[in-house]
Amino acid sequence: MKVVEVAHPLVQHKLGLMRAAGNSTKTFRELAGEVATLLTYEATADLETEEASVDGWAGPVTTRRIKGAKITLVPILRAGLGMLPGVLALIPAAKVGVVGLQRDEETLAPVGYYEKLTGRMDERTALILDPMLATGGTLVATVDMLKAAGCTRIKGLFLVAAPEGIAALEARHPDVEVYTAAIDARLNEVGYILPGLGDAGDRIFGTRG
Ligand SMILES: O=P(O)(O)OC[C@H]1O[C@H](OP(=O)(O)OP(=O)(O)O)[C@H](O)[C@@H]1O
Ligand SMILES: O=c1cc[nH]c(=O)[nH]1
Ligand SMILES: [Mg+2]
Repeated sequence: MKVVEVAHPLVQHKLGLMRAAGNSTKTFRELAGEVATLLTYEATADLETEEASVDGWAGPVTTRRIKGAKITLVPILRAGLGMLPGVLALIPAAKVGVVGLQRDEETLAPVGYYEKLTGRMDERTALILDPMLATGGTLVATVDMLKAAGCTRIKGLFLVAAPEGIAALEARHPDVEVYTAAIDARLNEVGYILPGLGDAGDRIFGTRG
């Protein structure tokens, strides 16, 4: 399974800033968007291009453009919305399908409550957006939904991923690619990533405490 831990200094610097517990909602949200943009840059590096031509200032110029790529972004509610503006900054024409899943705090199993995907999923590359890949239950359930809709090319963008979540994905959907700013050490006894970011949804939406 392809797993890319993005080592770029800007990614590492910004993720380091996000780890500070005292960040304001504004700061955390801004950094989440910026790291999401940089992950998008990495995750789209293999998009196919084709030759094109434009009328330049001194006459015709041969250029390259992205070849027929139909990208659909799939933010997982709620925390995935925090990455959406940063990804749209680079792919402003992308369609967006939304899935709603929340972990049951006792069992850690994902509970689905919403699904609104774009049409013709069989023709699209899906970029799943979620700040945290913890046990992997939420991601596996999301990939199940996308594949049931016909999608065959799926990548996931995460600010932080746990080894447990990566292993769970590899066991169920090894064809899915993972792009993350960090593969952290492990999960704690209640399923939070260590050192992680804490509750990313609460930090993005300002609902802590
Ligand atoms: O890998 P898993 O163990 O499934 O956990 C990861 C999920 O948990 C968080 O969402 P949460 O359930 O807190 O929902 P929220 O986005 O509404 O806060 C996170 O944003 C992921 O979606
Ligand atoms: O560490 C974690 C795990 C799941 N969800 C979060 O927001 N953080
Ligand atoms: Mg949450």
